[in-house]
Amino acid sequence: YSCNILWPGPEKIRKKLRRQGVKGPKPTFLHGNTREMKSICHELKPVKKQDSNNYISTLFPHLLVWREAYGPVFQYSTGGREILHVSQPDMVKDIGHWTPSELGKPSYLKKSRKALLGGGLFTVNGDEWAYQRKVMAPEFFMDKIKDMIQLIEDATAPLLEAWESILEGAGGSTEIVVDDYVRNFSGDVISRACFGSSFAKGEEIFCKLRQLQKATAQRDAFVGLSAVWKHLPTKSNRAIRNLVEEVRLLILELAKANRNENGAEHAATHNNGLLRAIIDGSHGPLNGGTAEEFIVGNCKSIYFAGHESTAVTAIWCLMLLATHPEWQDRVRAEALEVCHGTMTLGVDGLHRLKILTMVIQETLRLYPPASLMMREALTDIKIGNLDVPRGTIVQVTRLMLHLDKEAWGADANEFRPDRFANGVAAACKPAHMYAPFGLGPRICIAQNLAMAEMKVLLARLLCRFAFSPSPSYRHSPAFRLTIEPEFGMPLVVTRL
Ligand code: HEM
Repeated sequence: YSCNILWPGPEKIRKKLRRQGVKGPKPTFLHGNTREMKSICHELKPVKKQDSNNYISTLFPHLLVWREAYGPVFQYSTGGREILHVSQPDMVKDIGHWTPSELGKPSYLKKSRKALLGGGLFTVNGDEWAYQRKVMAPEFFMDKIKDMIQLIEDATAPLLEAWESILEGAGGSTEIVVDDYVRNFSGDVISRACFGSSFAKGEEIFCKLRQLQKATAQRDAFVGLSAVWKHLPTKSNRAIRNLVEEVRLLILELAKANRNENGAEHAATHNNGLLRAIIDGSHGPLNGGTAEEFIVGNCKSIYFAGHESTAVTAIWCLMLLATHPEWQDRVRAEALEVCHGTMTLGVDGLHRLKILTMVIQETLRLYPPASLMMREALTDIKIGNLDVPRGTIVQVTRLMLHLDKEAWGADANEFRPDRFANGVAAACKPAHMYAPFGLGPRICIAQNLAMAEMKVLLARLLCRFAFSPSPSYRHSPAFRLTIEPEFGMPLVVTRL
């Protein structure tokens, strides 16, 4: 079995693809093309330009080199895994048409990210995915988001107060490294909006998950994806196991707080609809898992997915506004008009923030937090005219779609929010070349919440502060599950 997964199995896939004209670098036994990948990354030691929005060559140079050599559809191997890289628009569209039973999340993802995401919606496939999605999706419909706006407004208060107080002591203007403030805000929103008034508990879970993310990222960087190493009782593995256990207990405590003394569940707090839906859902068909695993896995997925992507997008957005003062002025003028005299923006207020919406859409185009889309063919499928055998990992680099000059025009690398003035369909052709929230059935479950959160935060910030670039900022987008500023985001913040 081991031999089969290392060579004959992958070779069968490679052969099938090769016969249909899909080329790629020649793999070696055990390593596939990983050595070549490393040497390309090393040789092409990227030149990090201060003003460059096109950083594909920094993050994924091997993909650019192979695309150049073998065309928009090519194959490569990472040892036991055969990857089909696709960037042709019609094929990308086809990928979105397959169901999660046919083209699902890769099984290795479920194993490698288990500590962080549990067996939640993010990693499951087939009926398990359909059931979990049915349980959670209604909690993110627009009528539910409407009720969350006040909570989002409340979550901005600590950040605004902290910055006011820093600026008070600094004569009205100083450098602030914004990352942690924005991350705390987005974590706070998830705690309040999805898990009710148990804010203190939510905050604790969120901090532990952050530690877990760092610990697993560090370990993976050190040992790669070697399964054996992860099971050895090393110091870092023990720390990860302890954190996993602590998070599990905290989430179960949170769930327990939602039950009354008779054992029947009730809404002990307001705005805990998602947590209640997950607890109720744990009584349904669980595909061999336990109710506890269902609750813990899905809460973990939401905590993680919920804070990181939204926070990094807001951070990049502040950087782009600081470096494009003309857009900052336009967004501020609109925000001052819409926010004037309002304590809560409401759905109508959010809808009126049209220039801000364009700026966020452009930020998501240039800095899509989830920049790689990975799928596994769970059965033999067809993508375009290509027969893709079961077991193939299909990869789409979102960043390549978003910077494709044929789809977006010659200025694809530039920050030009007005390209979205008439909607996404007019901004690029074909429209599915813009997919910051994903494509097809697995599209982000919470895009309404994410957009509401970013609009409220940015509108409130721009009404009070002006932002300009800090001389200590080093532009270096880094890939750590999401794309984030490698050295943080210092900005010069001035009270208006
Ligand atoms: C700017 C913010 C966000 C961006 C850009 C974003 C992007 C995405 C993308 C691209 C996917 C699809 C992943 C794939 O195809 O493999 C996804 C899925 C998902 N997102 Fe988001 N997301 C954001 C915010 C959020 C928030 C706030 C939450 C939760 C509160 C959330 C929860 C999820 C979940 C649970 C899934 C899995 C859906 C499924 O597989 O059916 N996301 N997101």
